[in-house]
Amino acid sequence: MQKDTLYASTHEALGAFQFDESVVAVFPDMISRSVPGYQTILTGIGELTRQYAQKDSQLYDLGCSLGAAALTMRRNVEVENCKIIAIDNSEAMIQRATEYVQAYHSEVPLILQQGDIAEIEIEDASVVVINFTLQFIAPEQRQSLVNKVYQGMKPGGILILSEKLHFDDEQMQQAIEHLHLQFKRSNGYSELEISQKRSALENVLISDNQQTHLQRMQDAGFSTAGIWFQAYNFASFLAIK
Ligand SMILES: C[S@@+](CC[C@H](N)C(=O)[O-])C[C@H]1O[C@@H](n2cnc3c(N)ncnc32)[C@H](O)[C@@H]1O
Ligand SMILES: O=C(O)C(=O)C[C@]1(C(=O)O)C=C[C@@H](O)C=C1
Repeated sequence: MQKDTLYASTHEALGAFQFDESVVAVFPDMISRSVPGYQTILTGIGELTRQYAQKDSQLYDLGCSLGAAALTMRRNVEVENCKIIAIDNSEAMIQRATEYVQAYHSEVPLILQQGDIAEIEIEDASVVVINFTLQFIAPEQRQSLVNKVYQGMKPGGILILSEKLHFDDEQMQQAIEHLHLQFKRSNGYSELEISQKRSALENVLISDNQQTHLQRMQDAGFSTAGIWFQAYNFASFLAIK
């Protein structure tokens, strides 16, 4: 696994964060050193897939990057006639994900597609995963995306949505942000790396608070929604149709 040193030297003209070839090359290291609880969330996605995947249904990984969630889902499907569809709009991600996925054998079909998740169709879904991707979609498109997921789902289907959160209470925001910074420092990121990545993510990763997410899932029609996992400012929601 290649180490993430993308922001280790001073960038004179720091561009906006993009999921391009340079990020693809270091992505597994970057996400595990940046997102507390990432591995635990993947484990949970596997367990929830085992419990909620329905036979004759489709499973979606929206904003799949290298397909970590899709592969975890595939390992845990125990019912017949399921198809996994994993989508990302980054060509570089889909190319690398294709190589990764080919390295594992399974009877369950896994289709990787390059596309915008705001535009694709969702049909006959029993499990839909959006793992740290809604935060990169324009805020005004988020409700219609969650509505579409709900409408394309079978009764009893689930949405697993993981996101970076912010907190409206300033003291709470500061305390939890401090914990996340300490997590990055303890994983070897320097102050320069942390501050340059933070600038690059400004206006690119636009977080919501917990209430906005829960309200959006309720407005889409989900009868149940709540947080099943949280580590500092990174949370994963479960919503059931
Ligand atoms: C933080 S990564 C997701 C991590 C991945 N789900 C995992 O569990 O390892 C966000 C991904 O969303 C993708 N993305 C951003 N906007 C998108 C869009 N509109 N449609 C599809 N993919 C998108 C990016 O290319 C990137 O690969
Ligand atoms: O908030 C940060 O500092 C992050 O690095 C978060 C985050 C994410 O949540 O997706 C941002 C971009 C990378 O894909 C990995 C992690």
